[in-house]
Amino acid sequence: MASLYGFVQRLYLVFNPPAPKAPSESPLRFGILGAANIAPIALVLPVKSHPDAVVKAVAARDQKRADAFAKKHEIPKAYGGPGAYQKLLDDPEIDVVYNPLPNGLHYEWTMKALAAGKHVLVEKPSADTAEETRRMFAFAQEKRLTLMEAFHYRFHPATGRVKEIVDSGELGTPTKIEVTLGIPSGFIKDTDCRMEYGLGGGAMMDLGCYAVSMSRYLAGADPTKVISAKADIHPKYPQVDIATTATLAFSGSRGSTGPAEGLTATLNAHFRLPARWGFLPQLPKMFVRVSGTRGTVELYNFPGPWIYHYISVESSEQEGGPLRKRTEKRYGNLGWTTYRYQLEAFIDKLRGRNPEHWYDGQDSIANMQWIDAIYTETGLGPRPASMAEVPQPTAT
Ligand SMILES: NC(=O)C1=CN([C@@H]2O[C@H](COP(=O)(O)OP(=O)(O)OC[C@H]3O[C@@H](n4cnc5c(N)ncnc54)[C@H](OP(=O)(O)O)[C@@H]3O)[C@@H](O)[C@H]2O)C=CC1
Ligand SMILES: O=C1OC[C@@H](O)[C@H](O)[C@H]1O
Repeated sequence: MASLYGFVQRLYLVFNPPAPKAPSESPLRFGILGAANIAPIALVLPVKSHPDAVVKAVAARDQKRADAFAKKHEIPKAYGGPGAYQKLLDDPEIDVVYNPLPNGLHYEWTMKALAAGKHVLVEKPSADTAEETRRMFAFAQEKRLTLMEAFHYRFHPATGRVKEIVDSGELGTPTKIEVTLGIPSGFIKDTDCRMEYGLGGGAMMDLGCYAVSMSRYLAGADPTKVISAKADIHPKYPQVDIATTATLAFSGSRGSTGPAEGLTATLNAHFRLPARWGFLPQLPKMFVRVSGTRGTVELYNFPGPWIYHYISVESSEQEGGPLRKRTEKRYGNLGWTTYRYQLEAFIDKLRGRNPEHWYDGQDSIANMQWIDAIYTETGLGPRPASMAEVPQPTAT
């Protein structure tokens, strides 16, 4: 009963965030590129409870769509029509751009936003390729602007707790990581941008990017090679993976953050989990599990731990000893989503404070390198680079 009350209370506060007690007189002003589905939960709602941020404008390719989004979310300015994205970038009342466009447009509009002197929060995965990601971060550095890839799960206390357990040595030497992200069949339509190769579509891009990121984070290092990678191809779109499974090798000596010799990570990204017995829809499958020589930890629902999650741990004092089991939960601040934690860190960084958690451009570049490598191993090859002509950093 208590947990049902907690669940309802959490979700109520997520969708009805309390206004900040002492709002800033000159908050950071966000502009959103595209009336994207993800924008309300990932930015609009989190901003409402932050004392130092406001959403000032939205831009959409269609004026009516921009107006409707702005009205619904109480955003003062709505740019619409073919030149709308650039108009938002040129608006001197915008300090920070949120880029939730399809993956294949992340590079173009992040480079344009940086050229316009704006900080950028770009949705995951950063771009189509590692090379585009490298250019984006080089340009941000040159312009002395902050660019962050929105791996919101990293900022949540549940993820932090799992990292702490792995690094504490409680599980012994880590030997295996499994990260699975699967969405039941029927949710992602053929018309979704996730299914369009030219827009950076594919399951490894959309869901697999989390798996690559999580495995690298918990291993405390980058992989050394792709051992295997296999893609199931969309029946109509031969360059788009409906599902990809990849196994990565990690090696090196284990220090407090280094990975174990012989550690492997198996990553599963699936857009269309089949119905059980052909008719019973499955629940989304989203978890990470780390096994070591003395135990295992599993975090269920790491992309959405604020809705519901558990951390189950089994460990023994010595290898082969009796296993003790326990379950933990880490909801953190009441009503704070992964996105609210992410916003806190991003704004801390912009304001020159030390965020509780942070990752830099190198992390995002490396993540994209391993996504490229996995696609190469499947035979599909990396996603196509953007053809847009965009401003470039001086030193490329
Ligand atoms: N952090 C997270 O939890 C999540 C992140 N994402 C990421 O956010 C991004 C967007 O995802 P999502 O919100 O689901 O996608 P949507 O399709 O809802 O939004 C994408 C937006 O891109 C704009 N757009 C511009 N050009 C095109 C084009 N050629 N085709 C389609 N759309 C176009 C549209 O804006 P307009 O209004 O101008 O027409 C649209 O609103 C992706 O990068 C995805 O990986 C997605 C879901 C969850
Ligand atoms: O970022 C995401 O997280 C949840 C998924 O359902 C979605 O496809 C993806 O874009």
